[in-house]
Amino acid sequence: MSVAIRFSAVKKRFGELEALKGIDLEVREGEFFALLGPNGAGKTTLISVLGGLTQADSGKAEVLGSDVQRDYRAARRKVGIVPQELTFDPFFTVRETLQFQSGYFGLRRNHAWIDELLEQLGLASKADANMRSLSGGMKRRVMVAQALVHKPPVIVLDEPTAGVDVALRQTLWAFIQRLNGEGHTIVLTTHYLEEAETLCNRIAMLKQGELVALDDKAALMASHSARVLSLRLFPDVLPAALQPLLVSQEGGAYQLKLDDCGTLEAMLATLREAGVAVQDMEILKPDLESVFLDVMGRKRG
Ligand SMILES: Nc1ncnc2c1ncn2[C@@H]1O[C@H](COP(=O)(O)OP(=O)(O)OP(=O)(O)O)[C@@H](O)[C@H]1O
Repeated sequence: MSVAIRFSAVKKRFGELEALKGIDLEVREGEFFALLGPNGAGKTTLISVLGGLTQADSGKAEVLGSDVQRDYRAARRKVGIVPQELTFDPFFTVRETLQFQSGYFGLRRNHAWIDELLEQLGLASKADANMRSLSGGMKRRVMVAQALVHKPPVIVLDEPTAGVDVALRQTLWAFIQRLNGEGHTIVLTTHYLEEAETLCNRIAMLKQGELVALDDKAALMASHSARVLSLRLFPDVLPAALQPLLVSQEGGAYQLKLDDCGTLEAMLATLREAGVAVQDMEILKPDLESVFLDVMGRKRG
């Protein structure tokens, strides 16, 4: 499978701060890829480098073989980026905004696709409304439509669902999944890890400007997170021998790391010997959030 996006040793500094410390990363054509990381990890900076909006200090970024610096126009045509920040001209209507963006790409007969975007993103009734009159969520929809106006083969969404309602999330993801099914490559950054877990096949995690994890979702989940055993005890005391396994304590329940089911028997025996009864027990399956916290070196809750 060919490469949709390639970052090679991309470095970027803002004064003293090393926002990107030499990122090597490839996204393959047709993937639904998640780029995750805590606030300030460098996700938006990396995406800005890809869009040619930020110039890397060294290294290079390519979209479908076009270098975003040397071959800016070709690269720009191949990628649609939905930015995190809402930027728009308040005097244009929604349709004018999309027509103007089409003109930027030299697309004159783009009406059918613009109508489809308006329809698919629930914007049809707002087509003639001025941008300034729209709610935040509606403006976000226009940002998505604007990025897709030239039907780019590679689509990058930087936190597209931050602060938007359930209806948009569902419409947006249904539409983006359809585009992915038709062969478009999708890269998504989000702090909603369950969205990434549901939608993406491969995941990269950034921390302080470095790539700290990169794998298929299933492999990442299998390698990084053990199952968790949630226990309610009477008396409410965790024996000292089990303290090293404690992951967190939430709402009167102890969450203990459970490597395999053999460990479970030993844990129950320890409780029995300490005279502590199990009032309730649940085995929690690993999720992307637990993997994320594990990779980032943090504990849940
Ligand atoms: N123009 C800039 N000038 C100075 N520092 C910047 C600039 N842009 C980004 N930074 C810094 O670079 C680091 C990476 O920021 P970036 O926005 O890429 O992170 P992020 O992973 O997208 O975070 P978030 O999840 O909050 O969007 C941060 O410490 C940020 O403060």
